[in-house]
This record gives sequence, C-alpha cells and structure tokens, in this order.
Amino acid sequence: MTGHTMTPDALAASTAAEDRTSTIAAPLLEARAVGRSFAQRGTGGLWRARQTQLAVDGVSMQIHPGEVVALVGESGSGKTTLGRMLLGLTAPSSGQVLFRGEDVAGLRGEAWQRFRREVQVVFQDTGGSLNPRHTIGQSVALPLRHNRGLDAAASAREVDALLEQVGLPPAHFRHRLPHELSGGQRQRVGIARALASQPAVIVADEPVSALDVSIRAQILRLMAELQRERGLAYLFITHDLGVVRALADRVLVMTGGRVVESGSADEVLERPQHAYTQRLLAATPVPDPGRQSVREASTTQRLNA
Ligand SMILES: Nc1ncnc2c1ncn2[C@@H]1O[C@H](COP(=O)(O)OP(=O)(O)OP(=O)(O)O)[C@@H](O)[C@H]1O
Repeated sequence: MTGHTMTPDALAASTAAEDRTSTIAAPLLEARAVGRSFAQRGTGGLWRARQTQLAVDGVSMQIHPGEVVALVGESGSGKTTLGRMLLGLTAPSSGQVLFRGEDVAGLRGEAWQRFRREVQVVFQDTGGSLNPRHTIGQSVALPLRHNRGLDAAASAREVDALLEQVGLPPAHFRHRLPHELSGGQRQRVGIARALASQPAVIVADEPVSALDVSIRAQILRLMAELQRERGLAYLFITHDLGVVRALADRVLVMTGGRVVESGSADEVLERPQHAYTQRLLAATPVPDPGRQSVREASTTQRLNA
C-alpha cells in the first residue's frame, strides 16, 4: 500500500480502512476534525492588533491499542498542540477528541480519572519537571498512591519494580534526588512515572531530543521494549525520522496544522507521496537499520543512561 495525500476527511476514512487493527479493536484515542486556534499578539500594539493563528486545522486520526503512531513535521507544524489536545491538556476550538469512543470534553468523575490514568505523557524534559526535593522513589510513588490508591507498602514494592523495569537498579536510585541523575536517567524516571498509572497509551513528545545521541538509542530501546512487553500504544511526536524508522508502525506527516500524508512507516519513508514529506526526507537523512536493532533489542542490552 502506498502513502496518500488527501483531505483530512478522506485521510481519516482511509486511515481507518487501511489499518487492520481497526477491524478488531476500537480506537483508544481519536481526533475527529480537531482544530485549535490561538490568539496572537500583533506587533503594532499590546492587544489592539490581535490575530488568531490556526495551530491545528481539522485533523482526524486514530490510535489503536498497541499501535505506535509517529507524528512528524517541522517546528511549528502543530504536532505538540495536537498531542496536548489528545492528552486533554488543551481544549480543541473545533472538532472532538474521543477516548475509547467517548468525547473527552464530556468526561466527568470516574470516566475522566480513567482517561487521565490511561493516557500518559513523556515530555522532552520530563526529568526537568520532577520535584527537585522529592527522591526518585517519592516521585514514582505519587501516581501509585494518587491514581491507583496503593498503600505505602504496596507502592514501595511497585516503585522498585518500576525502577527495575526502566533500567534503574532501585537500591541505587530510589533515594536519590533528581539533580544527582543524568539526563537519560531522569528521562527513565519520567517513563517509570508514566508507567505507574498503567497507561494504555503514552504521548511521547520529543522524548529523546534533549539527550546525547549515544543515550537516545538506549532510551528508544527501552521504550520499544516496554511497548512490546505491556502492549502499549504510543503517539511519538518527533522531527527525527530515524526515530520513526526505529519505532513506528504508522506515520502521520503534519505541516501548517494539517495532516498531509499518512501510511505505514515503510511506505512513507520509502515512497513519500506528498512534496512536503519528500522535502522533509531530503532534508533529514534517515539512518537505516535502526528499526531492527531497536525493535529487537533484548533486555540484557538495557543500560543505565
Ligand atoms: N499557547 C500558545 N499560544 C499561542 N500560540 C501557540 C501556543 N501554542 C502553540 N502556538 C502556536 O501554534 C503553532 C504550532 O505550535 P506547536 O508547538 O503545536 O508546533 P510543533 O510542531 O509542536 O513545533 P515544535 O516542534 O517546535 O514543538 C506555532 O506557530 C505556535 O507558535
């Protein structure tokens, strides 16, 4: 199957049709013609010359259980804004975001809590958002106590299991403070914290772009492993096409707030149809055989970043 360039509606219909998982599982997360505009301050005066800017313009897309979807595009194309709408952090100006078929705008009480638990985020500098006075153990315990209601003993056991899973030996890291960790180690803590809520999907917004190149592959390998082991779905927001090749099942290409092309990672990277995607690929060489090495990495390769 080849990639496509088409209108958002046609794209949504095609995405649903081409995705074999759509016939067996309802989407976890779905954007239906979502748009978001922001007021922009004009240059002529403080508030007089206000204009609105359409950061996301009628995007439709779906993320199914266990699926890794990459969202690529240049800076300013609207990727983060779309991700924030899928996370419920930014309200759409138009259209709908659905979680397990229900409009997120209408979720209340337990349904809203379930959405907040099951849809987690890992930011570029997730480690930077850790409370500097909380130990790593306390930071990871917080969602266990709040979101899952575990008692102190159960949450201590789970903290250790989670730290172990992200490659941070608990005896060594549990009592440390964030400033005592490297950037890669802090990002592992951020991943552990996201996992603590037992998510079905993680929105990962440039999760490795702040890290040294040598550390990036380790974190990507960890994320690929966790995805496989836990059957997680990811929305991977990135401008790094190497990451797409390494991890993604499906790719959406955004420019100017719109999705202009979608398809399997191989289709889009090997046979890009849209001129924008072709330019993006020409501007960014995509290293090969990373896909295999990251996807098939074994747990023994997990290193402390
Ligand atoms: N809170 C906001 N207020 C005003 N404008 C905003 C806001 N958030 C985003 N924008 C604008 O919307 C557009 C899309 O931004 P967005 O961050 O979604 O793009 P992006 O593709 O994620 O870029 P990057 O890769 O640089 O993060 C940009 O022009 C940005 O300036």
